[in-house]
Amino acid sequence: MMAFNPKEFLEWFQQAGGWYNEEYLGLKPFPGMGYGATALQDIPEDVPLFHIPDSLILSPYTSELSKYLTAEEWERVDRGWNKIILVMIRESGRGDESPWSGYLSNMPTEFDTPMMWNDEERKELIGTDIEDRIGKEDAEKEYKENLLPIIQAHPELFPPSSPHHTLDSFHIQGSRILSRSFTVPASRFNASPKPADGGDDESDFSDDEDEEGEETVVMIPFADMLNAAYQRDNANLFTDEKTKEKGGQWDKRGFTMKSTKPIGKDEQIYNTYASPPNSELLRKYGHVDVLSIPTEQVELLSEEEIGDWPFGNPGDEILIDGKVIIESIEAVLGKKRGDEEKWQAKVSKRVDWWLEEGLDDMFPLTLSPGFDDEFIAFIRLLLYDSEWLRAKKKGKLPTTTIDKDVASVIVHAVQIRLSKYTGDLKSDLEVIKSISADHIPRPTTSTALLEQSNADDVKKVDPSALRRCYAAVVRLGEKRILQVALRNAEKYLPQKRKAEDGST
Ligand SMILES: C[S@@+](CC[C@H](N)C(=O)[O-])C[C@H]1O[C@@H](n2cnc3c(N)ncnc32)[C@H](O)[C@@H]1O
Repeated sequence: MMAFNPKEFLEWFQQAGGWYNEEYLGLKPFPGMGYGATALQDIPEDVPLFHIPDSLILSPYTSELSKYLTAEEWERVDRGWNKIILVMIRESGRGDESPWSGYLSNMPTEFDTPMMWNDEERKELIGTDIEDRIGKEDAEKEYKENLLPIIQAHPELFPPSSPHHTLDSFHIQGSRILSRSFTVPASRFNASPKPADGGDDESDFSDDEDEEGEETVVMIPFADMLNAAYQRDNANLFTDEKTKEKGGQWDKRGFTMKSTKPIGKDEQIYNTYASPPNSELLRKYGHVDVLSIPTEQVELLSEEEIGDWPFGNPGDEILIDGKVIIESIEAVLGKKRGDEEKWQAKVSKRVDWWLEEGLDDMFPLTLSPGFDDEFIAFIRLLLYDSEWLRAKKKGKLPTTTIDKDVASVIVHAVQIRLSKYTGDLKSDLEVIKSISADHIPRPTTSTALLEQSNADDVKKVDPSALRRCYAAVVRLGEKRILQVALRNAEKYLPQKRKAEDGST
């Protein structure tokens, strides 16, 4: 994991045409985070920190690989991330001859993303939003069916003895892309129009969207050296900044990382990964955010749910699948047992309408006292014929009133999700507390201490124990949200109301 050599990387970066602000920015290890950027002195807002010219971006457009393949072969890898993976495999295999040698040789080869977990470790994710989203089998199928035939057909490009195109290397490149890539408009590489990169919608921490909509996944050296944490970002990547007058030293088209807030000396320089929930952080980046939960969220939790550990990701969420809602409605109304075919047809029609309206059928629950309007509207659309007729006739979404039937559906859906986990909330807390605080950057250490401590001093933790702990943090966050949702929904049930009113 720590194969990174900052001196070597920075020398390569400068020689290859990159620029960075040596006065302001250094690279160093941070406990539990790998390497990251640090402020060498106070940095004002809006200062360029480094600049990457387009030519230094590693992509299917900047690498020459396509020149050596036939049009049919290049077309064959035009699916998902295949092109960029093949390019990374090829450029890694070229060693010092590759223009990206100092970049690729300094990239991580070990990851804590679930894609790299063994079967036992993956069991820890049962019940969570990640469980069905790892995609390892699909990725391996892609490798065998579409990449390997091209690799084998070109021993001059991919020598059979090279270690860079094995299945393991394929996974390493995939994990690098998952945790470090950016999505940029394909048009900046003068790409001729063609279908979008396809399939995988991994939008990452890029802040840019092409008006035409065609985007491409690329690797941007240096920009991927910044860590991120929930709402701690103090820098961001900008496109084509002409800021020579503000201290930049470049004149080429490219990407510029700039401070977006004043940053104190010795503080870590953070980019944003768009503040995803812990399940998504773990799936893509192999870590979780563990911060103090704001008071208004803590107040929603019972003592048992806090468990003396008021930490987590304040931006956590859990997605309730529309299919779980349908299952809950069937259970609450007992419809399916009545006339199954008619019921199925009715539900399909309504769900199709919902999707055709461009609405999503995955509904986020968060650690908050209410529910999303669309979540309630979806339930009402399926529950009530009157809502469906109105929606169909007037094109209007159902109302968002929570009555006892809607509440019963929510309660049932939440119970379905809760029943999928293998352990309870208490056991999650025990796992989390068994790991030393040094390994999960926690807010119990003051920020200054955390930034200044030396990662080399941190004793190595068993990677499997760390993964178990990360999974427990995800489970705990999800279960807390589900428990709060359960209490919120139960308030609308008559027996609950009576109990709260004190009536018999
Ligand atoms: C874009 S890279 C950042 C550079 C990376 N730390 C390195 O050493 O190369 C993203 C990776 O950094 C680590 N990382 C970033 N932010 C983190 C955080 N808040 N806590 C723990 N690890 C973090 C994760 O391993 C993640 O996959």
